[in-house]
Amino acid sequence: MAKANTHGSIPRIDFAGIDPAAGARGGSWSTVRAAAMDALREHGCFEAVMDGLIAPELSAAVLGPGGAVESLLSLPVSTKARNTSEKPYRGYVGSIPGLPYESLAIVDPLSPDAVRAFAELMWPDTGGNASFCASMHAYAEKVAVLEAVVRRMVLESVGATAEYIEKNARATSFKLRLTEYVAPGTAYGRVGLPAHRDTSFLAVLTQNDIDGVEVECARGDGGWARPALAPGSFLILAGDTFKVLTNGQVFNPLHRVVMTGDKTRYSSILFSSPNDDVIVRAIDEAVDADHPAAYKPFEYGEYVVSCYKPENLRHTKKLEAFAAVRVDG
Ligand SMILES: O=C(O)CCC(=O)C(=O)O
Ligand SMILES: [Fe+2]
Repeated sequence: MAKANTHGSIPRIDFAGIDPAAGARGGSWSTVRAAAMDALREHGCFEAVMDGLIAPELSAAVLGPGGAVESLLSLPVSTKARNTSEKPYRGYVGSIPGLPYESLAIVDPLSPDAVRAFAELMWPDTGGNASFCASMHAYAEKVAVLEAVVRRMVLESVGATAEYIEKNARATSFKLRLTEYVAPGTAYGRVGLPAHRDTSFLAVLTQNDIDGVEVECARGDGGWARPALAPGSFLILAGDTFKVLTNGQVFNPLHRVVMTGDKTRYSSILFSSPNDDVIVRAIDEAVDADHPAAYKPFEYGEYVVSCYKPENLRHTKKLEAFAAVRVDG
């Protein structure tokens, strides 16, 4: 049973007026950047409102009743299990005793070919599923716009050069995780996904109209928040590697899913991460005599492999255990 101390709250930040193409030349960029960075320092997460980023029809086609995510998760387990990867957590996860969680991953969802290859595995008889591909790819592209804005804002805030930001963009990979949480049919909370921190840079989460995700606020001191994600809004969560890049300025919050009620929850999360061969280290501008590097450099792919070893899976301070120079949370 999950603890019921969901009294925390996280900021809601309006991205109205942000022009991704204009960046810092645009009107409200520096104000929104400051708010986003404050939230990521304090909580490692926030709710972003970006009305108009995703048309309501596209949202409905992806996460609405009978939409792309529901039709994918409704396939037989034997079909979904074809979504495999030699890397951990990049394929089908489900059928775990006691956990109402089932999930698939599209690696490289910004590539129409990758989405098509995924759909051909899932719907081989029809040569893929053209409407699934069209809506999933369009959706991933829109969510990626917001992800890129937030990533850029953070890197600018910690003093990264334009050259670094370019290089970071070229060495970033994406994964789209589509998940179903079966409703427990009771008012009592049932864990849908145990508390963990993400290994990624950022996660941008959307859902159908059922809440469930909970995040630990104020770097662990503020209880759990259970944000009610309004239409047009996104939960932004920072992961371990963003904490390393910013030398601890951005926090990597614990989060979990707790289900109640009798409606199935669907979520979509776009994760951004370094390419596997990238050496993750703090950017130079985030390190000085007063703020020595808190983590030893490591290869991202090796870190992920270590995180998903059975003995480490439930460890909630994986980054500290793997790479901390000094252990201070
Ligand atoms: O589906 C959700 O709401 C959260 C899932 C999550 O945290 C994850 O897949 O890392
Ligand atoms: Fe997560």
